[in-house]
Amino acid sequence: MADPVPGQSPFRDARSPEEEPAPHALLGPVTGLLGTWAGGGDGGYPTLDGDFAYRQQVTFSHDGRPFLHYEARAWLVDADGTPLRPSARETGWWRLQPDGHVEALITQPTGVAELLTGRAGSGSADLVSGQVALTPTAKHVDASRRRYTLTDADTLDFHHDLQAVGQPMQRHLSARLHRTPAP
Ligand code: HEM
Repeated sequence: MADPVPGQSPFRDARSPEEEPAPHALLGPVTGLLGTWAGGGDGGYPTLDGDFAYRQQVTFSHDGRPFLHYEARAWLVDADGTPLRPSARETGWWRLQPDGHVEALITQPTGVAELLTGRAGSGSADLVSGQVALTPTAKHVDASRRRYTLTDADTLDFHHDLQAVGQPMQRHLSARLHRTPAP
């Protein structure tokens, strides 16, 4: 059978629970995350010269199977919000298991690949890295923890703790993101 649009997958990703395909039942604890989010936050780490402000866009989508596709990109901004330069990017997969258990795989262009486990439900998700794989030239990352909290249906708070470059686990980032209208 020919593809409906030559060269494109006939199976589309959905960014909201109302779109086709319907979300798999196991996505129940995370359907509130579906969509594209944008907002800003700040971060720092003891090894850095100072704190920084950033903005970020995050998308969660699915194709009807029991996993989310996750994609995030961030850029640094000055005190007025003017973009300074591209910063962290990452992409990955959140595999939903029964009872809201989550297994996530997230990779970054800095040579870091994280395997995380945790739970999602009641408007939040809490993931802790079990394993971190590093390419030969990557900065040394031991572990990370990510918490996503829907403070209301259209507001997503994000906190990221990091154990890296010889430092104990501590805050690297926090941000508040807002749901953006569907394209
Ligand atoms: C919104 C996402 C993120 C932003 C905006 C961000 C921003 C930054 C900035 C500005 C720096 C200082 C170096 C530079 O100027 O580029 C930095 C360093 C670093 N970040 Fe992030 N980061 C993000 C996510 C992450 C993640 C997900 C990880 C790892 C799991 C990570 C691990 C590190 C490490 C290891 C360093 C180096 C620290 C050092 O060498 O002293 N970052 N980050």
